[in-house]
This record gives sequence, C-alpha cells and structure tokens, in this order.
Amino acid sequence: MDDPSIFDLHYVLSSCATMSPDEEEELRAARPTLNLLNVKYEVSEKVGPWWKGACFRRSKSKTVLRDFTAQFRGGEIVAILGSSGSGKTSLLDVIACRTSGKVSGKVYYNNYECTKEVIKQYGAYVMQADRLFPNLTVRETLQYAAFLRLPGRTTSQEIESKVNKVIQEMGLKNVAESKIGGTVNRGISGGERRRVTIAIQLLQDPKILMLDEPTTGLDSYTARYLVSNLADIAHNSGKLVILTIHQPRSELFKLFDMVCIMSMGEQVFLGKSSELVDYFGQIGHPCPTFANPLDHYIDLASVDRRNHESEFDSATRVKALVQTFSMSEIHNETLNMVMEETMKPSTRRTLVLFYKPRPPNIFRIINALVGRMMVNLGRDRTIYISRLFLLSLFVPFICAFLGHMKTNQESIQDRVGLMYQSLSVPPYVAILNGVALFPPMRDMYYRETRDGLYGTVAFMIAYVLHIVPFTLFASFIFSIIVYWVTGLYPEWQRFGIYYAVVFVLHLVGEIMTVGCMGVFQNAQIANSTITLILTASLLFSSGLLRSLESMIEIFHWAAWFTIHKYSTEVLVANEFHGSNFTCATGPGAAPCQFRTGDEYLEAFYPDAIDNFYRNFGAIAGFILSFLTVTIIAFKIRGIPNLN
Ligand SMILES: Nc1ncnc2c1ncn2[C@@H]1O[C@H](COP(=O)(O)OP(=O)(O)OP(=O)(O)O)[C@@H](O)[C@H]1O
Repeated sequence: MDDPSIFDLHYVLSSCATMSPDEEEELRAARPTLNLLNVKYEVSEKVGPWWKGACFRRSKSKTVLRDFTAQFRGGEIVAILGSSGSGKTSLLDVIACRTSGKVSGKVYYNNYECTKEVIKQYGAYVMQADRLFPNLTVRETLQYAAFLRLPGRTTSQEIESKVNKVIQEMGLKNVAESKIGGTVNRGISGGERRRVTIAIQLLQDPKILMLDEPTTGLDSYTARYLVSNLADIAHNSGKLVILTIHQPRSELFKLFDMVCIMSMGEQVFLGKSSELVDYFGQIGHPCPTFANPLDHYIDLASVDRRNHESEFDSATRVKALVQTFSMSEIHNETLNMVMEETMKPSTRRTLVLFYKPRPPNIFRIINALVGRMMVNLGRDRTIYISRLFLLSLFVPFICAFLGHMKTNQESIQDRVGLMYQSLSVPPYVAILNGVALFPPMRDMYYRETRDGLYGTVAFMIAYVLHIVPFTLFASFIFSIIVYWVTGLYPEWQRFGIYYAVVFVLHLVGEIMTVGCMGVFQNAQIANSTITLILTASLLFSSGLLRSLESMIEIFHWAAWFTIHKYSTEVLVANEFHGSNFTCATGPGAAPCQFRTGDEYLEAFYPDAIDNFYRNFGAIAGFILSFLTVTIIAFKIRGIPNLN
C-alpha cells in the first residue's frame, strides 16, 4: 500500500479539520507546484596556487544562477536546455537542495519552503552517471533499493508489487531477470541501465522527479523512448518531471510541455514548448525552415568563446535576449502567478511536519546492504576467488623459504622472520583487496547517502560484516598451512591465537584502507599512504628488525598507538614461551645465545607474557578504533561532487 501523502486528499482533509472551505477547494484544485522567485545561486571558488592552503587562497564569488523565476506544475514534463555551463545542473541542485553555495530568493513547493526535508519526502534526483551493482539482476537491484527506500513497515509483498509497478512503468519487463552488467561482463544496454536508475527513484513515488542529462550517451531512438516514457509518467501520474538536456533532437521537442532555455545562469526563455517558436519569431529571431528549433535557439543563446571578438558579440546578444525575455508578457505572467502563489498564507505549512514516513531502521538497512554486497560479490568469480585466496598466494613462498623450522639457535632468527611475515602479509593483502573492491561500494554509498537513505555508520558496519566471513576463511587457510608446515609451537590452542592475530591484521588492514579511501578519492594515493603507514608501524613498533630499546624515544611513544606493537608481543609470547632451543657444539657452531624461548622473551619482550591478555584485548580493540576513525574520516570528508 502506498503511504499517505499531502496529495492524498482524504488523508489531508481528515488531518486538517481547521481548514476553511475555501482552502479545501484550493487544495482540491492543487497539483504539485514548484515556484521559484528571483532565485540567485552564488558559489565561491578558491583562486591561487594550491600550495598556499585553503586558508590563504583568495575566495572568488561566482553567480551561477541569477533572477530565476518559474512555475512548474505536476503533470508536466519540463526541459531545461542550454549549452554547457549555462547553469542547468545548478538549477536542479537548487531545487533539490543540494547546493554548495549561497541561495537567495524563494523556492516553494506547494507553499512549503523547499527544504531538504521536503525534497527528501517528495522529490527524487537522478544523476548523470548510473551507479549500479553489475552482478545483480534488474529485479534484485530494485528489490534492494526498495528495502532501503520504503518505510520500515513495508511488507515483502508490498515491496514486490512496488517493484513490479516500476518495472512496468519503465518498460523493463523483458530485462527484469537480466544482470545489470559492467565493463567486463555485458549486461543490459545503456538505455536500460538508465531506466533502472530512474526506476529506483520512482520506488518512492516522488512528486517531483529531477533528472540531470538523462539522455547523455544514448542513441537518438533510445533517448526518445526514454523521454516519452518520462512524459507518460508525468501525464499519467501527475508528477512533475524536470530534466536537463544538452542537445535535444527535434523529435523530442513535442514531448516537452515546458521549455526553459538558459544561458550564463539566466533565462532566455521559459514557457510552454508550443510558445517557443512564436516568441522568438516575435522578437526577431524566426526559426529557419527545416531547422530544429531547440538546436537553433540553444545556439542563439550560447556564448561563443573561440576568440575575444566573437565572445563579446555573442555575450551582448545573450544579454539582449535575457533582457527581452525579462520584459516579455510570458515572463510577467509567470512572475504574477509565482508572486500570487508564494504570498498566500501558508496554513498547510505544518503538514509536512505532521506526516513523516518512518524510515527503515538501522538493522533493516544493514541487512539490505550486507545482502546486496554479498549477492554482488558472490556472483563475481574473480572477486570471490581474490577475497578467499589472495592471502594464500603468499603461503608457498613463506613455506618454501623457511621449510620446517628446527629448534636450533639459527631457528630463532627464522622464527623472528616468520613473525615479521605473519605481521606484514595479511594487512598488505587486505590493502590490495580494499583498493580494488571498495571504490564501487563507495560510489554507491555517496549516492545513496546523498539521497538520505542511510548514514556512514550503517554503511561501514555493513561493509565490515560482509568482508568478515571472507577474511576469516582467507586467514584460516593462510594460518593453518604456515603454522603447521613451518613448525611453530605444536599446540592447537596456540595455533588458535596465531590465527586470531592474522585475522585481525587482515581485517584491520582493509578497514584502514577503506578509511584512507574516505579521505583520498584517488585509490593509488590511498594505497601508497596506507602502505607507508603500515610499513612505518611495523618497523618502529614490532622490534623484529631492530630492538625497541635501541630506537629513539619518540618511536617508543608512537608504538603505543600501533596495532603492531601489541600483535608482535602476542605472537612472540605465543611462540617462544615454554619452547627450548638446542645449542650445537664444535668448531663453526652458532653461539648458544638462548637455551629457552623465555630467555629470548626476557631479552627483547620482557612484558610480553605478563601483558599477554592485555595485548590480545588491545588488538581486538583496534578493530573498533579503526572502524571509528574510518567513520569519522568519511564524515569529515563529506560527499564529493558526484557529477
Ligand atoms: N560548486 C561550484 N563551484 C564552482 N563553480 C560552480 C559550482 N557549481 C556550478 N559552478 C559553475 O557554474 C556554471 C554552471 O554549471 P552547471 O554545472 O550548472 O552547468 P550545466 O549547464 O549543467 O553544464 P553541463 O551541461 O556541462 O553539465 C559552470 O561554470 C560551473 O563551473
């Protein structure tokens, strides 16, 4: 069952006993209306060389939208046209409350001030690029999206019927069971993928559907099919569909109810598409016979920046067009309508506070996210095998290098070397996994968080939960072979401890990598940074390559904050405590330095036995600490510009 909304008349009327008959009548006649009055959008750009730092670079203000006034009504499909940089996306951003600058003027949605909350409830934004999991089918993609988007109390049957409805609406029936596909595995076509992206947004039954360049990259037939699909949605369901478009083909012209041509952030025309040609004809710019009117007028409203002279001429022409339009009858009519609507006393303003669908709770969200990640991962053989066996690739090298260790004096050094390998390999392999596999998840997270579906905490918990079984398995294969083939302390309990340390290091390595990718968008930079941090941590705090005592004081202090200090102590105590080493006699024999492992511990890790359980707890605590740091990193960095 659909949720009641302010457009469900019975619901609204029964909720508003205080409404006068006039207001009731007015509401009855109302369709979702979007009013924009003298909207101005300014952004500030930092100018100057980057090395001056954010605080010392000069800020330069740039107006990307100026005096924008419009009224769009439900049931219409509106095309925002203009050349590149004319402010089309910025206009959508203003309506969708996704701006990064200062917005002045009024943006009203049915007499509600258009806040983030209102848009979250009634609007949907389809961005230019499709971000979908390649290994899910169209139906699964929509099912998981429905779990994340629809109110928590929605039942599975309701989800199913909603999914079927949008599949039908977007003409996806034939490909409902096909995989989305990606760059490697072919799946559905580009146009179908775009329709899936739109279908996801339709699940919430938005009253305003905004689409940024939905036809980019599609051939003319597919573009027309998509736009006519959108026009049907607008006309049949009373939704307001607003889309931006670069170079629309002439056959699209008749599909649009309203057209807005923009240039340099200002309106050159805004009105019914049927008025476009007449308007320009009246102001002295008739459309040449056989020309595509949209192409022709977009060109007319573009600034030609090829050289100074043509830039000056075209900018002067555009200024004149903007001015003429601002004084035109069409514009004045819109202005009057907008003024009238936005000045009405807004008795209904409280309604949006009155009705708020309860979003799914965090457990439902985590469940849906983990399920989606698992299904996507499980269907990709390369990723699956990489997650399970990449760590094991190092096993033959380690085993062949060390063989089965003896218990002589030389074997002490072998054991130290093995500890070093055991501490370094699991987190390094985790970096490889993280760098290769996390970016698509991150893109999806950015997009869905932008849509207000869930937060960083839910996403990170889901990500970690989905890698835990693979990390457990990969660490087990690594540990069981390395431990018993190389001949570490032959006791199953001690093997368990070794395995636990390898597992935590493998897991923490990936969490750190993910955290680093929250700060750096570039995976290579994240890779280098995290490798550097892990190498430094291992060198300064393990004491395996150089004794801790001989290092400078600052490294002693720094070591307390690294996982390697605690994990090294656990591993060496686990291996050396209670073990004995033989001493060779005769000429050329190695000096007999340590007869027992405890003597070795006494010399290099005197507290390792006493602090064994503390160290073990500290290692487990690092999982939580790194997860927290990762969440904070994502929160501080925020969501980058996705377009
Ligand atoms: N946050 C921002 N910071 C700096 N400049 C911005 C910002 N947002 C928009 N602009 C600038 O405003 C102008 C309009 O940008 P916008 O993306 O709205 O244009 P557009 O018409 O959608 O272009 P395209 O069709 O190429 O996507 C551009 O010059 C752009 O650089």
